[in-house]
Amino acid sequence: MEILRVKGLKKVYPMKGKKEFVAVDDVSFEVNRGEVFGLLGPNGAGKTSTIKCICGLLHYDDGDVWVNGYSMKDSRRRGLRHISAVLEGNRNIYWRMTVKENLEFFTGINGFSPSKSKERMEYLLHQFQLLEQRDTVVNKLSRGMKQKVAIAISLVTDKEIILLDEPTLGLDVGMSHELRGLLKTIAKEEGKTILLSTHDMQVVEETCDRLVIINQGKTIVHDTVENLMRLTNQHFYLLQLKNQLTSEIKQRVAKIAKAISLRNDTNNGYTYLITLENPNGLYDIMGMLRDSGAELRFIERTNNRLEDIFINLVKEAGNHEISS
Ligand SMILES: Nc1ncnc2c1ncn2[C@@H]1O[C@H](COP(=O)(O)OP(=O)(O)OP(=O)(O)O)[C@@H](O)[C@H]1O
Repeated sequence: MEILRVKGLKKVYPMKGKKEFVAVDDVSFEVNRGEVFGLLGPNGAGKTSTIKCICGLLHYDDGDVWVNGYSMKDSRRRGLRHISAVLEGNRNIYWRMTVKENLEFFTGINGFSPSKSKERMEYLLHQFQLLEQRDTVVNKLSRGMKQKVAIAISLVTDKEIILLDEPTLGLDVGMSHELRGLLKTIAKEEGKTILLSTHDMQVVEETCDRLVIINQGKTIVHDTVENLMRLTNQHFYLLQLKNQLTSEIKQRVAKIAKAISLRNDTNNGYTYLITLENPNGLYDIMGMLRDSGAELRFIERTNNRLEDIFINLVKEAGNHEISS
């Protein structure tokens, strides 16, 4: 059942002495209760602007947002009662207070009774593995820990919808893994609805049920993650060559392949990711490489990766600046 609806959202930034800038242009999607929904897009696509419009930090110029049925145009305060947001910079935390003081403060101002408040706080400290840090001043915590505290605080308010702008940005592999697990738990065990923006495809693959991809303010995909992985008719191959491909050969490969990009270069050679719509094109590419004298070391088929699908979709939508 739908809990959040965004319809025809438009956000325009006035530009001094220049033409106004349309950052969000007719974006529509709806999020169901209890689902984790991804908002994806390359840099500058309009993700943060969309989130800020939803949580009432920015006024929008057209369209509307409904939260639990309340139009944010007509019943903003009622809508806001159901939303909690963690934006870049974690401005929802008091940096000079300890983790426990922060949690106590926010449970207190949200009207929990002292016993309920204590119970909720203990649960969150335990769930977020913050028991050891409970008496540490937030300022002294690592970036990942601060992020966990910010998300824990967003939960003390017990609101149904949590908006997270880039929750894993800048976190190391371990902390990102831990946070992904937590997001799944929050949605499953607490029944929360999470809308998150991210560049991290692992977050999307592991946690999101559905997603929208926006590019230059416009929606280019609105689907389930599963469908996107399954229906995208693309085949991915890794080709390792002894030497780097010349731009001439790359151009010739690009006439057969949907995309070609250098994945990595190591002492062993240069590994390229090639995306094909018709797998038979691989033989033409191999023939072409052989004729040009390129030394092919191995070929390996790789699984559809959301990251490659995302990059290709955004390129197809006309944004050629994005790269892997
Ligand atoms: N206050 C503002 N005034 C003018 N332009 C703005 C303002 N805030 C954002 N923009 C522009 O709007 C566009 C969308 O920005 P937004 O931050 O929403 O994108 P994003 O998808 O979150 O990007 P990123 O992934 O880089 O954080 C960008 O081109 C940005 O420069």
